[in-house]
Amino acid sequence: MHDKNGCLLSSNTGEDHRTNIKEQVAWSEGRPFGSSVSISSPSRLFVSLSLSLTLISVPFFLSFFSRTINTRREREREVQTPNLVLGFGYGIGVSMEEGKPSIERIKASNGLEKVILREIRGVSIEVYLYGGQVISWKNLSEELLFVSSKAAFKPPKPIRGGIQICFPQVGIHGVSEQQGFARTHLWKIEDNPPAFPTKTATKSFVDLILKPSEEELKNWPHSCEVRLRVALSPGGDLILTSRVRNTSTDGKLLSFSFAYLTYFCVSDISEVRVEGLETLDYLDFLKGRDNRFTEQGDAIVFESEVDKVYLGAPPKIAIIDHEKKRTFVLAKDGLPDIVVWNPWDKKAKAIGDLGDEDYKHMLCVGAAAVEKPITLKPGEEWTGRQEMSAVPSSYCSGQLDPAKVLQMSIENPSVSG
Ligand SMILES: O=P(O)(O)OC[C@H]1O[C@H](O)[C@H](O)[C@@H](O)[C@@H]1O
Repeated sequence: MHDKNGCLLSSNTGEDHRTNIKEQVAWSEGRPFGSSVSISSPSRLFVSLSLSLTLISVPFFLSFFSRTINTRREREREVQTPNLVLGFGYGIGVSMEEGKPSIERIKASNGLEKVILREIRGVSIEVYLYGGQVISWKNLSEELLFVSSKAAFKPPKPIRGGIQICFPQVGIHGVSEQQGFARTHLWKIEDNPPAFPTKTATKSFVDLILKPSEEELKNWPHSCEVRLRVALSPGGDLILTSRVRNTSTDGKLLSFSFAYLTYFCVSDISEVRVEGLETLDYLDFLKGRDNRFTEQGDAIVFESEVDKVYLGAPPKIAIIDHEKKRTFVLAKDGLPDIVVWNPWDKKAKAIGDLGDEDYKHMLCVGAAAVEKPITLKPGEEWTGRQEMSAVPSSYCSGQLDPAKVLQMSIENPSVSG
């Protein structure tokens, strides 16, 4: 179900909900509300017969429905696979009450497996094992990520929305498929990942791992392990940490590009401003891969199609939604660039899994390494991080001037995430 901005209200992506709504409508349409009926004698006999039948059948139906409901609940319980999960110590089936922290692994109605992390105050995230893709991020039960109303949840297609992991390639330039294969492959939950260099304070998380399949290695012959930790802070911040290790045994270098293509949900793209990218150099994919331009001094606004990569971006930028009075703060580490994409009206119509008007309610922005691919020697590991929070827009305009942010992060390294 989507709100008026096209953002998912429920991230069950689902058929279940739609079926329920249809059932409710059919039920209320079938009821003779307000009808006045005059009853003749034969009709009275008919009515009393019907009443008796109804009285006899009610207990039967009640027991039938209660059995159906119980069977359904049992089926739902079956798909909550045990032996998750890591951070937190909350295993499956523990504390599923509304508002209490929990972690569960379930099969969605579309047949794909997902992990749901919940914190207090309606804060939650949902991650699909397919693509290692975060598909929902809610704060106070409000959806913050955009998912297309036409998104296909059918492998091998990527899911249009949420946060796509683009690896080992970003965009169309490279030897792998467009945006790489990570978003169209099944990741696995990793119970005991190698220790992180710095300990994370956040306790609610899930660790995923992707190893290229035999099939993939034919197109892209590089041995590696790609890890992703998706973490949720009690305050609702979403933290993505990726690690890529070159596991080559024949001395081969591993070179790759990377992006967290994040579909932010916005009220109206014309009312959105991005701060922190002004004055930076950028590549404009609409004008050819290698053309370099310099952004003017003002914050970025949107009036037409945009497909850019800002180079050497500061550790924090802000996406300000004026209509919503909400600001997304995006902090990054290990990823020098920022991708910005909105297809606008014409391109949106040409994209099969995007609604014609969807472009108004989404903006893709994400930390990336595009201009200079990351190169690892055998045994080496790279770590990249993107941390996002949604705050009220009392955020000071101009606070994210790149020079000031850089200065702030030197004086206080914790602000750079
Ligand atoms: O349609 P997709 O493969 O998901 O790509 C969607 C968009 O993602 C990126 O931002 C690229 O720079 C764009 O060129 C591309 O159109």
